[in-house]
This record gives sequence, structure tokens and C-alpha cells, in this order.
Amino acid sequence: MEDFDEASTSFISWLHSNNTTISDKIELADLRQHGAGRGVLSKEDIADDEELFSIPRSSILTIQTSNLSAAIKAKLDDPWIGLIAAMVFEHQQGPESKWKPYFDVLPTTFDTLMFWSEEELKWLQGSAVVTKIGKESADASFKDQILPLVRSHADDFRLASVSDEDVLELCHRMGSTIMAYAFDLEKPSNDEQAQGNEEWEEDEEENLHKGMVPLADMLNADADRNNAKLFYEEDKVIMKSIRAIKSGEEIFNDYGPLPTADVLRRYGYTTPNYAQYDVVEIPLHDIKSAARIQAKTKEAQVEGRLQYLETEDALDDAYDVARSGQEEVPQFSDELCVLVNTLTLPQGEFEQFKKRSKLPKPTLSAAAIAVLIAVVQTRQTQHQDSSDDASAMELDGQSARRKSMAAQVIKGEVNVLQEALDALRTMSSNTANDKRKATDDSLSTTKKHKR
Ligand SMILES: C[S@@+](CC[C@H](N)C(=O)[O-])C[C@H]1O[C@@H](n2cnc3c(N)ncnc32)[C@H](O)[C@@H]1O
Repeated sequence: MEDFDEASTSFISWLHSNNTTISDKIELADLRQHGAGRGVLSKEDIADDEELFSIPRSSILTIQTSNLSAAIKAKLDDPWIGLIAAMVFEHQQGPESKWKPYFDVLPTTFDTLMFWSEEELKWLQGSAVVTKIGKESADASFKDQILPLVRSHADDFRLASVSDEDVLELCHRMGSTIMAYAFDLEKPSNDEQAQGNEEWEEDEEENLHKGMVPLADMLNADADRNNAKLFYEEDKVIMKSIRAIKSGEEIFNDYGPLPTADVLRRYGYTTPNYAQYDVVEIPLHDIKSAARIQAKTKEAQVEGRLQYLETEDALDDAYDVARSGQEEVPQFSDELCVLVNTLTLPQGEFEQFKKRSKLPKPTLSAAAIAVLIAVVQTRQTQHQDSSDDASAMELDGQSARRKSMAAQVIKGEVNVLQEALDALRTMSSNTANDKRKATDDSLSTTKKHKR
């Protein structure tokens, strides 16, 4: 048997020997041909609300369930760092770890942005996602918090002969696994005792129950074909179908409304299904520049208005522009509209708002629309589509795949910008028509009065 299949078989036996129940109607499948690693398929028709599998909480790998000593656990107050430390610890126990067969089906390499070279990241030029990778800050946290812990408990962690560099690499590997595989464990639903339990409440706030849920994390995700969901009970978690599933269909989880760029950053793949959630992030700086140039608002006035918005708790560092036609997310958020309206007000009107401690309404003014058109047009020049540059011919398989995923992110953001521009131009001509109509109406009223 191939290593891949052997690992899957051992993993399933391990689940069975750890009180997991798995419906006969599903199977763990090899989906590598489709570029999706392992996944779960149905073998028979499944009804809505059927139990697919249940995992005892004791098999979920968390800081608490890990075999870390109480002394080490007591030092882990950050959920993210804590789970990384627990995973590093369990990984180093090798066959002595309860979770060894689980580790054997977890990835060791990733396509998430953390692992892209500088050259590869250039393919994402224009997208704000490159500013959110967080490799340096993760590195700093590992050096500050995990290395000293590992070194002061060298025997426990079995890392005494491993270099700092290799420990950090292991931390990045576990951190990336958590990002793509871990669940935020919720408190049990319909359980009054747990609902009223202070420990759960505190933990929920602090998100202390981040955990690796074996098998639940073998489900791939699809925003449109999501057909299963994890439910939380006191002693176990249960994966249930949330619609009828035909025999042979894949069983999908959902990652929530994530733009393609974030799916790539966190999960290392792209799919057209998440394009509906694509956004373009506009930094405040770009809006300030456009207001100065386009609306001719003086620099000191721009700064004064930003200060005022800050005191009114109405200022952000950046604003998302979304796809048109999204039900839950407006294309231009109220916060963005209020900002641009404020920046483009005549000074006298701004003083009036300030005096009354009020903000303009979010309906975009003509001047604000013009500023946003300038902002969007500038952004359009910053997105580079490198999908057909000739160097692609020389790329190895991994880089070629990364390049095509980057192209998908850029294409999605270019679409967002084009839709934004179209919407703004329509608003602009509607505003002009309304103004013309208002002028015509007032002229005809004046004429009537003259007669
Ligand atoms: C929670 S795991 C799912 C199990 C995973 N396929 C495996 O083999 O371990 C998440 C990872 O699966 C992959 N994945 C999830 N959904 C996918 C999809 N619709 N298409 C391709 N890959 C997907 C991505 O690599 C992602 O980081």
C-alpha cells in the first residue's frame, strides 16, 4: 500500500480505537488528483441532519488535552502560542504521542503565503494581502515566547539537540497547520450548565478553546456547496449533514465569507467559489491624497477633519470596497462614505457639523463620488496581472501553481475595482441628472411666478 493510503488507514483505525463513531455512508478519500489532498466523500445518499461522525473531546488536541506538564500549561496564556507549543510537544514525542497517527495525515509543507518567496509575492502586487502575512511578527513571538519555554523544559520537549532555527521552522509548520486546520471550539449548545459556566464564558471570550479536531479537519471547504457543520456537545463534537447529500458527493465545510486573497493566505489554495467575497482594501492614506488633489481640500483641513472623525470614533486605517450585489456587505461601507463626505465638505459646512457634534449622512455627495472615482482609478494602476509574463515557462510545478493562484486573486480584485468604478459612474450621472432636474424645476417655478 502507498504511504498516503497507509497513513489514511492507520488514522481511521486510530479514530475507531479512540471512541470516534463514523457513519458507514462516508469515507476518507484521496483527492490529490483534484489538487485537494484528502477529503471526505459520501458512499450512499445521506439525508439532511444525519450524523456523519462524532469525536470525543478527549481526542481533540488542545493545550488542555495535550500531555504537556501542568507547569508548562500554566505558562501558556496565549491560545495561539499555547496550541503551537502543545503541537510541537506532541510532535516531538513521536510514536509515544497519542496523536501520532493524526500527525501522519497532517501536512508538512504549505502553499500559504508565509512560505512564498519574495519573487512569488511580487505576483500579488497591488493586493493588500501581502501586508497581512505576519511572518516577521510570528517569528518574533516564537523567539520571545516559545524558544525560552522549549529551552527551559528541554527534556520535556525533546528538542535539546535541535537548533533554534529548526525549532522556529517547526513552530511555523505547526502555526500554519493551526491556521488551516484548527477549529474555535464552542461551548456545548443546549447545555444550561455549560452556558452558565463561568469558565466556558471566559474561555469563549479569550478564545482559549482553539483545538485540532481530527477527521472534522479532513473536510475540504466550499462556500457554495457547504453541506456539513460541526456541532458542539459536552463530551464530544458531532459533524452533521445540513442538507441532503447524494452518493459520491464530497462533504464540504465552509470557511465563512473570506475573500479569495484570505483563503490563499490562510489555506494555501484558491477557488472561484470565494470570489463573491472578494474585496479591495483602500488605505486611509490613498483617500486623504485623493481628497487633497481631487476635492482640493487643504492639507491642514484634511488633518483637522480626520482628528474630528477620530474623536467621534469614526476613523479606520483602511476601508474595504466589496463586490456589488452582496446581500450582507455593502459595496461602499457607511464608514467609508461618511469619511469621504466629511473630507469633501466645504469648510463652513464642516464647522457646522463639528459644532453640533454630528457627522454627515452616508449617502455619497457628488464631490465624494469624484474622490472615490480617483481613488479607484489609482488602485487600478497598482494591480499587476502577471499571468501572461513569459517567465512562467521556466517555473517549477509549485511556483507555476502559486503564480496562477496569485493571478486569480488579482483578477478578483480587478473585478471589484471595475464594479466599483461602474457603480460610482452611475451614481455620478444620477447625481448630475438630479441636480439638473432640480435646477430645471426651480427655473420653471421662477418663470411661473414671473408670469
Ligand atoms: C482543513 S484541511 C482539509 C483537508 C485537506 N485536504 C488535507 O488533505 O489534509 C484544509 C486544507 O485543505 C485544502 N482544501 C480545502 N478545501 C479545498 C478545496 N475546495 N479545494 C482544494 N483544496 C482545498 C487546502 O490545502 C486547505 O489548506
